Amino acid sequence: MSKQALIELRSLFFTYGCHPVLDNVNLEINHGESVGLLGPNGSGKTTLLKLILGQLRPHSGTVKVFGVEAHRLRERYRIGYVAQRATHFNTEFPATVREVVASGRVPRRGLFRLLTSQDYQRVDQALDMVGLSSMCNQPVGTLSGGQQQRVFIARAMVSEPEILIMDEPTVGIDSAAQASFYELLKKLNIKENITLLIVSHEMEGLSSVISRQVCLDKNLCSCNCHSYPAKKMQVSCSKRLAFQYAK
Ligand SMILES: Nc1ncnc2c1ncn2[C@@H]1O[C@H](COP(=O)(O)OP(=O)(O)OP(=O)(O)O)[C@@H](O)[C@H]1O
Repeated sequence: MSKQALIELRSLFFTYGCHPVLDNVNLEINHGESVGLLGPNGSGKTTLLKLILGQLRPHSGTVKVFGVEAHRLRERYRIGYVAQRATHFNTEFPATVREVVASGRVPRRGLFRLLTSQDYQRVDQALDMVGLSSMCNQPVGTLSGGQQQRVFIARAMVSEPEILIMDEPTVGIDSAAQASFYELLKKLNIKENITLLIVSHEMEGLSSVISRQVCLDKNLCSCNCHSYPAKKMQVSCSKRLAFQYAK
C-alpha cells in the first residue's frame, strides 16, 4: 500500500473573481518532510496556504489534508499555523507570554473546557522548547520581534500539530535571531517529527532546514534545494522568478 501524503493538491485551480491565482497546481507533502515554498510577491503563496488550511475552497481540483478535503477537516489542531506578520504586537497588549501560548491549547481541549494542569504542563514544555521559559510572565508586547515569533511557534505547538505551516516567519527578525530560529525549526522537524511547510523569501538561510523546495508562480515547479545553489534554483523556475531574483 502506498504511503498517504499528509498534504495532497491535485489539479488545483483558484481565482479571486476573474483574477486567476493558482492554475493546475499539484503537490504532495509526506510525513517528516520540511518543504520551503518560494515565489515572487503576489504569486499565490498565502492563497495556497489558505486553501490547505481550509479557509478557502478550490474552484476546481482537490486539496486534501490527512486524506480529507481541507475544508472538511474537523481536527484542526492537527495543523499548526503561524501567520505572516504574526509578531506585530502592540506594546500595550496586556496578555503574558504564557497566556498567549496557552490560548493555542483551546482547539485541542475544546472551547468551553477549562485548561487542566496537564494542558499547562504542555504549555511549559512548549515555552521551554522555544527557549522562553524565563520570560513566561512578561507581557508579550514587550518582547523583540524574534522572541514574539517564538511565542507564536510555541502557541502553534501546544496543540501538538503534525504539520506546522509558517508564512514568512523570519520577516522583521535580525540575522542573529534568524540563526537560532532555524535551529529551532530543525529541532521541530527532526526531534519532534513535525512536518514543516514554510513560505519564505529567505531560502538561503532556510536551506539548512528544508529537505525540498517548491517554487510557485501560478503553477508549481519543484526544485531540490540540496542539488542547486539557491539563486540558480530560483532562476531555473520561470522567467518571472528569474527577473525577481536578478534584482
Ligand atoms: N482577498 C483577495 N481578494 C482579491 N484578490 C486577492 C485577495 N487576496 C490576494 N489577492 C490577490 O491574489 C494574488 C495572490 O496573492 P497572495 O497573497 O496569495 O500572494 P503571495 O505570493 O502570498 O504574495 P506575497 O509574497 O506578497 O505575500 C495577488 O495578486 C493578490 O493581490
